[in-house]
Amino acid sequence: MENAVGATVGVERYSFLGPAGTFTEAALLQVAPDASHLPMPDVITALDAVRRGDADRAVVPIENSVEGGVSATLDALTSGDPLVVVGEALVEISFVLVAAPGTRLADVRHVATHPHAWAQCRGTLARLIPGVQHVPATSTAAGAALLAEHVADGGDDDSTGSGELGFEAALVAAHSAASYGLEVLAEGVEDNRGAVTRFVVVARPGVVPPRTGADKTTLLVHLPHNDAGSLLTMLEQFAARGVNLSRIESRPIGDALGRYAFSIDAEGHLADERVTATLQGLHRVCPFVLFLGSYPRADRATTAVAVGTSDESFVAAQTWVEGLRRGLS
Ligand SMILES: O=C(O)C(=O)C[C@]1(C(=O)O)C=C[C@@H](O)C=C1
Repeated sequence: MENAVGATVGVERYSFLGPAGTFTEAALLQVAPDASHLPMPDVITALDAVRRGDADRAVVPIENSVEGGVSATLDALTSGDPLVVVGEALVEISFVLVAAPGTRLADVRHVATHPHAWAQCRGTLARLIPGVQHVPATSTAAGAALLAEHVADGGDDDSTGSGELGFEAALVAAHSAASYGLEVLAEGVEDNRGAVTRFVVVARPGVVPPRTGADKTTLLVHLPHNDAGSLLTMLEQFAARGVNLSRIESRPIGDALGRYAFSIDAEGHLADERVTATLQGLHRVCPFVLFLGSYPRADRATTAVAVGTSDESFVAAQTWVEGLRRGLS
């Protein structure tokens, strides 16, 4: 909640991709266990709640180690009133297949879950249940909650909970499987063990979180011009200042075929001289640069600083040139 000058007072309100039981809720419990938790049906609604001031912050998924970027989040973050990333959290991902009590694996033909969850389990499920089909749900927990509700309402005549619902099983987070009153048909159904999803904490622009020495800066950049080497020209702005990238992916700009923006996470903080110099370089050569926040890394990995790219090196170089301009040698 905010007072008249925009400062947060009382218990902070966090919107998130709900309902209770999602991986996103697990991320929220890491970053703000005591906040007021506001479940939303999708990422766009969670972010818009922050834009409108109905929530102080949002927690949304942005990147998975197996399935890659969450395009709904990448796009919703950069369209509409400005938002910035102020933190991140990492959650280990493991899925279980749940169904109405009494259901056998052989009864399952359709599985409800979030598309990103399906993409991480489809190989294993196809082996377990040949011909199995995906029924998209707004989140893992939303699919399981629908199934649990259906069972609680008496289910179908055949007692497997399928029929009018359109699916007989749901893929959910292992940590929340017990909360639905459903039966676990298979555990650890993910195709890749040890998968991790990265979540971001999003707020309206304001004060940038202080530099910790283990930070990331998120940007959206359009390429300088549409000819040979334009991607290189953009990337050189980072390389020349010793700024490493931890993520870069293209998203269609949306106005014409073949026009792409680049969503980038760079190692370092806006307060680092080399990051400031990189942003200045991007501003000079790119037609559009959107700053989406500098924030502490969830893994606390300290940023490596290459020779000649420390704050001291940048300041010493600037002082030297200023001296030259004043006629010193
Ligand atoms: O459906 C959920 O439980 C979510 O929190 C969403 C989501 C995602 O969008 O990637 C989060 C983590 C998993 O990788 C699968 C689904």
